[in-house]
Amino acid sequence: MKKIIEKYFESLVYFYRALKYKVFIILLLSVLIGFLDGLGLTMFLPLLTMVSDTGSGQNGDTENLNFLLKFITDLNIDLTLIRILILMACFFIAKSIVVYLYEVYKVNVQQQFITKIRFKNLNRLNNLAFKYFISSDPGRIQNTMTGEVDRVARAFLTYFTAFQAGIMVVVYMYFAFTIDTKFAILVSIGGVITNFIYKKIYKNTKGASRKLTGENNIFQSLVIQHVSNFKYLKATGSISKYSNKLKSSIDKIEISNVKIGKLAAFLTASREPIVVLVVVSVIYIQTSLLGSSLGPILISLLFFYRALNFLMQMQNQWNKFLAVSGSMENMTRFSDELKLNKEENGSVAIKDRVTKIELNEVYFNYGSNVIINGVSLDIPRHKTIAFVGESGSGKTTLVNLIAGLLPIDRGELLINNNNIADINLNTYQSKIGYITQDPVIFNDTIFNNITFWDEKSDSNIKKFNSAIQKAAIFDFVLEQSEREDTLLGSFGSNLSGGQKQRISIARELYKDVEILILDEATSALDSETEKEIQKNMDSLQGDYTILIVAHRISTIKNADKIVIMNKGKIEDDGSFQKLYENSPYFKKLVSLQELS
Ligand SMILES: Nc1ncnc2c1ncn2[C@@H]1O[C@H](COP(=O)(O)OP(=O)(O)OP(=O)(O)O)[C@@H](O)[C@H]1O
Repeated sequence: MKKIIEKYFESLVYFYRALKYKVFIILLLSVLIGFLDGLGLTMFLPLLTMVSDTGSGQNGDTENLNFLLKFITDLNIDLTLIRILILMACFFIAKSIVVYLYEVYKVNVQQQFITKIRFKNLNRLNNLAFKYFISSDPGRIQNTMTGEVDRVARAFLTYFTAFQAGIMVVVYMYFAFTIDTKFAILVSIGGVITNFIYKKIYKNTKGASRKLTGENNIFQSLVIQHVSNFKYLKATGSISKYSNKLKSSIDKIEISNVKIGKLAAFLTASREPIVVLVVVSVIYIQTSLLGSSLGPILISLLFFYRALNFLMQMQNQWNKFLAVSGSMENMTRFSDELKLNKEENGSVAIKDRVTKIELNEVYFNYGSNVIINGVSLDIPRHKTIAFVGESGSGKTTLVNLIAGLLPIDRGELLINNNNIADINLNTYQSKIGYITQDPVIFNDTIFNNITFWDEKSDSNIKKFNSAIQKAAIFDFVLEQSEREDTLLGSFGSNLSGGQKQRISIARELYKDVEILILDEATSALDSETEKEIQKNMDSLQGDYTILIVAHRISTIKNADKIVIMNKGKIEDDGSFQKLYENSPYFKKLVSLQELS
């Protein structure tokens, strides 16, 4: 039973999972609207009877619909024309009140539904394992979290509007059937046959919708890369070549949309003639071949026509629903993937200061590639450890392991003697300041960039000033016309590489962090600024546990320990002096850089 429901009411199950009983309230209100509409319609019957009394004399067929009128006359209330009209008006007014409640409720539930999806995706994205994130497609993430959510919202609306139209079809069909069953059956058979023609169109629409979702993901991914690599593409004259990829993706989206549009146009345009053809054939068969009289057929047709109107509306909405239904599958897959690749998180909170970080025989792989190959290292509190080594030797990966961004595959990584797998990462990571290779700049003021939107209280301003002094950016801020309220362009486009790095260093210093990780943070600095930062780093030394991934030997001259990485292993370690004397590789590195 459960399987049958899941198969045939897949979308309803999807909505039910998110909204529970609210789905049934929407459905119930739909039924109530249909019911009130039906009651209003029964008031037409005495009117029609009056007409047919004076006209063709056909009146017997509507009698079984007159239950309400019978009930009223049984109460000894005289049914005058004016009373019938008033009653009819009352039913339709009641219906419109329910319609209003239904629409308001539906839009409320729709918005709750969308908010729920957004929150769920955001939470799951936040908890996503970094290892999985770096191998995912940012375009897909962005598209699913923005455009696809809108498509799911549309799927919700069209689904329930189609259901509502379906209820109205049932109500009117009921009337049509009661008045002339034979005629109604024949028309319904015709309707079912025509539906087979549409089945293929529905299938194609659904297929095109799925394809469109995939193409939108690719398009978003290309746009993101186009924007973030804009400078490179421009400077190297490659922009038009890269644009061709974007253009081809735009073309594909157009083709899919046009296909969906064409299918919808065919549905809209063909429905009426097909319906009329069916009705005309049935009337002909009934009157000419079966010898029925025209009167009840025409009254039945009156209701049928309304039923057919709603049928068209239902099919239209259903097709629109199918056109966006691909997004629901995509959303479920996306959300499940995020959940499946959730970051493992322990429960031990790191409340005290981080006094000791210890690595014992740590291994880490990307697929079958061993990236960190049995590293053992002690990082005592407030010591500065620098990592040097060839490109690709695993320096960044190692500090990412220490920062808890990547999970170790084997060995032991202890934070204050707690296994990293057992600790609550957030409590540990909030003590870490990370200055990455690409400085992170937000599209906001200098103050907000550094304080992370803290309020401008006296103590925060004091902290801010101290951070910008330590990061050697105090003078730069003073020179700006709006000082700390100066807006930094998007991604810091109006800053030099060195300035961006200093802003991100200042942000980390403003925070109350204990561990500072600098991944080649000084690579884009001119030698003057580098000296300045170096001085400040030296002054930070001893106050923080500092891990530096460095290419510039000058910045790590005073480190407590320098670790030389080679193919994922620690080749050697020690003080600058010791390595200079004992490691030929290090000696070469120093002499090369002193030359440059
Ligand atoms: N997401 C990834 N998937 C697979 N392999 C990766 C991934 N990221 C890095 N690697 C591989 O891991 C190895 C170590 O990379 P890592 O960035 O740690 O080196 P590094 O010493 O910091 O290099 P560099 O000095 O050039 O930044 C490299 O061989 C790299 O190709």
